[in-house]
Amino acid sequence: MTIVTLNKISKTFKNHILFTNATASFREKTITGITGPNGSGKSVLFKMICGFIQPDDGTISIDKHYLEPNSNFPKGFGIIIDRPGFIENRTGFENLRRLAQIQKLITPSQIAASMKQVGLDPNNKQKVKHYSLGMKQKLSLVQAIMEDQDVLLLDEPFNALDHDSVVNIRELLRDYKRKGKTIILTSHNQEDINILCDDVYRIHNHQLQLIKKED
Ligand SMILES: Nc1ncnc2c1ncn2[C@@H]1O[C@H](COP(=O)(O)OP(=O)(O)OP(=O)(O)O)[C@@H](O)[C@H]1O
Repeated sequence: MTIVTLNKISKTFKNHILFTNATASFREKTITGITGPNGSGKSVLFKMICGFIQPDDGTISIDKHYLEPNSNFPKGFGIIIDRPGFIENRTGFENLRRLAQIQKLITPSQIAASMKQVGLDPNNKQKVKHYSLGMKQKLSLVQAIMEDQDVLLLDEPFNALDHDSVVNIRELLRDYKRKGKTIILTSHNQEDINILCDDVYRIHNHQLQLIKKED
């Protein structure tokens, strides 16, 4: 089943063309990778899927199972797009607890368990302003996965991670797929894309070219 379908979308910022009649479909329970040079529109694509930005032309259809009345944001999506606005003077755990209070779906011990999954210590009293880049990246990942969302939209999830963390997060994402979840990610690292992704699209000439599709 297809979760997200892009039908002939076009997007231009001022005179900067990102997409022209681009078409693609993302399958449920698979990992899809999106590649493309810096500035080719990967983050903008994710923002359009989430309803934060509208295409100038064309349509983006989300399977009805993931639609919520009165909201453009798809239900059950966990996202990393840009870095979330963490409160710098709070600890990582405090930030996540604050975010979890919006939906009230998970307990503090579930937050702590998700932090441990990515290699963050929930009892670490360091404020986020003193976190390293990789630690902030892990915090973003926890924010995306902690509510056990069905679909993960992850823009550069491996940025700034050390080798062991990359291996750990790859395994975590594979595990998510085994549990029937859907992941769409971007990466500049061809190895991450090759190892993880069933389907791969490349942004080229303002189009989304399907360059790999696993049966
Ligand atoms: N709201 C906006 N207004 C004007 N231009 C924008 C806006 N959002 C993005 N852009 C421009 O669109 C282009 C694509 O940006 P985007 O962040 O999607 O690229 P990307 O493929 O994710 O790049 P990278 O690989 O460097 O992360 C950039 O030139 C960016 O400056």
